Amino acid sequence: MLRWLTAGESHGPALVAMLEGMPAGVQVTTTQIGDALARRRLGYGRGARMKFEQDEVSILGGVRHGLTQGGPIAIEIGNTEWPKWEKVMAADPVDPSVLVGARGAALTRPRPGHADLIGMTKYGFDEARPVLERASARETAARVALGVVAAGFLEQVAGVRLVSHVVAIGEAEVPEGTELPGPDDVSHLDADPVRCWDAASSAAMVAEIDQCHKDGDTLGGVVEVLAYGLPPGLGSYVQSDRRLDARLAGVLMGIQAMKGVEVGDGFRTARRRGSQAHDEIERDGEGDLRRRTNRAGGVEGGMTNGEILRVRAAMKPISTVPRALDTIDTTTGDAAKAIHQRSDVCAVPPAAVVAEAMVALVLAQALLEKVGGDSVAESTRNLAAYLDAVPATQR
Ligand SMILES: Cc1cc2nc3c(=O)[nH]c(=O)nc-3n(C[C@H](O)[C@H](O)[C@H](O)COP(=O)(O)O)c2cc1C
Ligand SMILES: C=C(O[C@@H]1CC(C(=O)O)=C[C@@H](OP(=O)(O)O)[C@H]1O)C(=O)O
Repeated sequence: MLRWLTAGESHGPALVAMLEGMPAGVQVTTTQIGDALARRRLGYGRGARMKFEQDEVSILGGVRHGLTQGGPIAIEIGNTEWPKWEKVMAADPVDPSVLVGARGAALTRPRPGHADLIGMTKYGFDEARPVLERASARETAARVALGVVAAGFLEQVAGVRLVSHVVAIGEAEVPEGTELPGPDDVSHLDADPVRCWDAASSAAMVAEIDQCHKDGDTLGGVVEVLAYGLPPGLGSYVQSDRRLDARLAGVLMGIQAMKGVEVGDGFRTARRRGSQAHDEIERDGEGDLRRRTNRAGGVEGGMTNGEILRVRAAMKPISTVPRALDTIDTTTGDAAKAIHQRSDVCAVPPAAVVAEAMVALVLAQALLEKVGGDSVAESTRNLAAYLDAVPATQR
């Protein structure tokens, strides 16, 4: 059973991520994790913090000489800005007189759209600092680090390769029917300011972000993750919590600010007739089975069906709006304007990288459930044995 956890606050000394159950023999290095974190920092419309803050990666356990060892993997992502926050975020008690200024003062004007107000109520805080520190999407850096290991397992055992891209920012969207980016297009996507595959849509998205920035407002959008080369039969129809689509939807909705998930054509399929909604089965020129279309996005009955996996997640606009929204001051109960620190205008491109990491983790978990194994070599052998046993009429 593959499982993971993260810990750490946005302005704490470090984020920590743990991955348990990963077989031995997955290739992973500090540099690879650093590169993935650098991809998460990209994106037109991100705030100032992405420019000055660095992610300092240390692998603390579970990896030796570039290979996982089968034990729990622990990764630390140090925050280079920590010296500025050392007192405000100190683990041990501090003299209250040091808690002043922009960083230290109590945050009593909770921001609509954030966890601030309800988090204060639920955990019994009289200000929002402790809530926003953990609710912040800074934490997604830890999940991206874990996704590197999961993606390595998928590629080494099954040749699976993942792609994430942006299909909409505000009203600017990639036209329906545009060809999908493939696994060899990832460096092109990394180089695009908004991680978009279609040049005209990318330009429209950049223009939309510029206008929004001028208007003192924020934007959301839609990201898509594709997985190429998945073997059929990951996930199951036999119990609701074993359905792969349910598990993918769960982890995508678990990313801060996600408000909707689509598998394949999702909501568009609901508006079609059955004859136009499903993917007919046929043999290709070489006699191999395939689906004539892939409206289902590679999942039928909660299992991969061997086609390209295609899932989308819809992100709401950034909640910290520069032209601050109305709220109340919790010290007096009176009307006020929400606190505003620096913030992103649009974080859809990094959210795509986070979504890719979460899909990698769920797919690695489902692959491991299907084939088992305590090493990459054993999992690879088991997968080959399963695939070899599929009757010729079903391939
Ligand atoms: C990659 C990424 C970056 C984000 N950056 C910001 C930000 O700079 N400012 C902000 O207010 N919210 C940002 N958010 C969104 C908030 O964390 C999110 O709106 C908040 O957790 C509340 O959303 P929820 O109601 O879905 O939990 C970001 C989200 C992601 C995924
Ligand atoms: C630090 C990151 O994202 C942060 C996520 C975030 C939020 O509210 O979610 C708010 C911003 O932080 P601050 O309010 O301190 O400027 C982002 O910069 C990161 O992605 O590494």
